[in-house]
Amino acid sequence: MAPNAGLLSATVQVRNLVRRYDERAVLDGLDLDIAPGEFVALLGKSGSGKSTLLRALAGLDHDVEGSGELAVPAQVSVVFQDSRLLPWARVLDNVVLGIPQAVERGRESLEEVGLAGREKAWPNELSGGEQQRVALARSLVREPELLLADEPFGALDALTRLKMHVLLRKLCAAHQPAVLLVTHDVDEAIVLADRVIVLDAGRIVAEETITLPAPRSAADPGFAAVRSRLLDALGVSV
Ligand SMILES: Nc1ncnc2c1ncn2[C@@H]1O[C@H](COP(=O)(O)OP(=O)(O)OP(=O)(O)O)[C@@H](O)[C@H]1O
Repeated sequence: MAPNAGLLSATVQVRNLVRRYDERAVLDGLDLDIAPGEFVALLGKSGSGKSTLLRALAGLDHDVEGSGELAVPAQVSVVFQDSRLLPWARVLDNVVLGIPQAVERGRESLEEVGLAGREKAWPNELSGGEQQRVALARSLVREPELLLADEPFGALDALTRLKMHVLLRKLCAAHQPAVLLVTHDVDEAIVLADRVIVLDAGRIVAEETITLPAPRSAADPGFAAVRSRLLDALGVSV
């Protein structure tokens, strides 16, 4: 077997990643692997470097000083807290922006996210939750090997958020991208992820592999135990 054969099969490989703003290391020698199809949730206090890591993986930080090794696949999609839809383009045109040959797949993606029949709507005719569904369709129509999501449900009400959890689980089961989800919501991380990591001052300080059976319930004692350890790592005493 070739050396590092296991690592070479990872979808994401980060080694000793450093990112600095004004001399201050916001990511401070971070290592991370994400396996194909693995769903990793990233928790951390405000300012711990979560978005900085996501932007580095997305290749959106060319103007930022840093070092380290970073390997990501060619097909990466990113979903943000706001849907970032183009207001002057109809829903289907937003989904297939830049890939007009994918119109049929775009329609299928809209159907998958529960928006069949809304292809011709304008973004401002949709609710916040529906706009995030379009953003998910837009990311998945590109069949990414890696889906990066920065608090994608952070602006949604609690009920819509729960529905989006069910949807995201279904989409990930169907498309099997590796996922890195940044969230502030510990329960959301435990419900969705195969593995939860906690970032503090630019380093991973805790990691939990979630083996609870699906659908996961916060009422499960195992869930409460994981939550308690993660809150501890986040410096929150309950
Ligand atoms: N463009 C920038 N210029 C200078 N400092 C920055 C810049 N972007 C981020 N930072 C700093 O880097 C640190 C990490 O920011 P980052 O946005 O990655 O944190 P975060 O964990 O995502 O926080 P939050 O949960 O509040 O979104 C913060 O202290 C922030 O002020």
